[in-house]
Formats: sequence, structure tokens, C-alpha cells
Amino acid sequence: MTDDTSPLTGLRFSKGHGTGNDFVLMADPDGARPLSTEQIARLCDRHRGLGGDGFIRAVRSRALPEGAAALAENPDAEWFMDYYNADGSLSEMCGNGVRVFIHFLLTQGLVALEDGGELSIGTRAGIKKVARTAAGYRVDMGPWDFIHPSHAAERGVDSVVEAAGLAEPRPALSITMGNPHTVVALEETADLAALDLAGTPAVIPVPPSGTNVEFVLPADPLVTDDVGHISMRVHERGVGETLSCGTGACAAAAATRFWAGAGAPDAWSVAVPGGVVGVRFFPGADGREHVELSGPAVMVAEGVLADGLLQQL
Ligand SMILES: N[C@@H](CCC[C@H](N)C(=O)O)C(=O)O
Repeated sequence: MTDDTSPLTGLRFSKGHGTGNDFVLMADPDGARPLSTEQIARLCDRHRGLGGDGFIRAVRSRALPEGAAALAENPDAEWFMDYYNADGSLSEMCGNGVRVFIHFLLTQGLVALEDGGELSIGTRAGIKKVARTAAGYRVDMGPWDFIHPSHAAERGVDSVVEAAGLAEPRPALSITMGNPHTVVALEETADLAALDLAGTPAVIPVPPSGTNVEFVLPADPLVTDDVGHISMRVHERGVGETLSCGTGACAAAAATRFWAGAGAPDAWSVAVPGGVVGVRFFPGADGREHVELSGPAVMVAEGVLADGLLQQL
């Protein structure tokens, strides 16, 4: 192991993914090494950098201004997930990222998680509680909500979305999971396959902070053994099409369950191009309905950036 201050080497990094949603991770316990927007974009560049859908900096909550709110909410939240999209823009939350973040902290020996135990981590969308499962991790993602509550409650639709490959604009519903999502209902398998998400879909009207767009196809039948099944493709804000989006899967399940009406199940299986994640709705201790996300987390590499690489890239 090399010291990350060695004159011969640059910053230490790890690379990991959750259902194909991949991230570059760095430990910066004292918050001494923030990266600029440009540096993050260079790092996440798939041709000239390491490549990733996002960059995650692990910082002790006490070392970040945002961490003060996290510690006030839960003094056990020692670590803060400082999350950025591939273009260097900041996001409030990342569902796949939380699992990979915890896995990173564990593999680096920065935290310990006993069997049956839980870890609280700080994010810009509040504290997330994470537990280990046989297949990875499950995360209490907190409550979901409509972005435009009055429109949503009235019609279950608050916008339309246009995208290349869609024959016509489709109705959509915008949901917040701490970060914004717009869920588009599709009807045919061919519609999902025909989508071209190389460009950014047009959401009309777009939520105030932009949005991630999920195109969702219900399975036929939608529900088996009290579990709802959907397939989804996603265009992420600040990234483009990705193989998976955890908060997007939660939003997609929430919208589909809302559209399905009374009697729709609480448990959902969401198939994404990179795998499958589980979503479950349950009553939170705060009296609101919470969303639980479960899925795998995999570390694929560790390394050291060449000296000056962030400047040269
Ligand atoms: N892939 C993430 C979401 C990452 C942030 C998103 N692009 C945004 O800007 O909100 C996930 O797994 O949730």
C-alpha cells in the first residue's frame, strides 16, 4: 500500500459498481482534497480518465459543512457520501452509490458492520441507514414524494416526455427521492428497446432542478406472488444513459404502484440493463411512507492516480 501523499504517486482511488452503475471512489477523511468540477469530469471520462457514472468522496461528516446537518439528525453518521455526477455536477443522492459507498468503507477498514447491524451515513438528502443482506445491501432511502403534488394527485400525470425512438410524447409523473425523477409509462416491449437515449429526453415541464428520466415497462402480469415487476431504462441527469439507477428504480416503482391503484403490492422487482434491484415500501418511524432499496455492490479495482494526472487529463 502506498501513502497518498507520496511524491512518487498521486491520489488513491477505488472503482466499484452496483448493477453496472459505476463510480470512482476516494477516501478524504478530513475533507482536505475536494476536486473541482473539471477534475471530476476528467476522472469520469471513459476515454481519457478512469471512467465512471459518478464520483464519490468519503469524508467524515464533521469535516464538511453539509455534514453538520447529518450529525444533527444522527450523531452516528460518521461518514458523509459526497456525490457528484460524471459531468462534475452535484447530486443530492445516489441509491446504487450508497451501497457501493458502504462497501468501499468496509473494504478500506474505515467502518465495521456487525451481522444484523446497521450503519448510518450522511448524504445531501438526509441520513440513509444501510444493512447487509445475503445478496448485498439494503438501504432505507427515506420517504418518496411527488414533485408536483397537486397535478399528480389529480391525474397521476404531471408532464409529457419526448425522446428519440418514441413514436409520440408519453405521459409522465415526477417523483423526488431526495433527487428528482420523471417516470415515463411505456406500453410495449418494443418501445423500451427502440429508445435512443444518446440525447437528453425533453421533459415538459421539467422540474426546477432538472431531472433523471426513467422509461418503465410493466411486466405482464404486473404482479406475481405479491411482487410487482417492471423493466426500466434511464437517462441520468449529469451523466446520460446508465445501466442502472437506484433512486430511479425507487421512483419507477413508486409511480407504477401509484398508477396501479389500491391493492398494488409493497414489494417490487426492477429489472435494469445492468441487473435487478429490489424496492419495498414500508411505514417509516416518522409517520411517512419510506422506500427500501436492495441490491449488490462490487469493488472492481484499487489504484493510484499518476502524479499530476488530474491536471494533465
Ligand atoms: N445513479 C444514481 C443517481 C445519481 C444521481 C443522478 N444522476 C442525479 O443527478 O440525481 C442512483 O443510483 O440513484
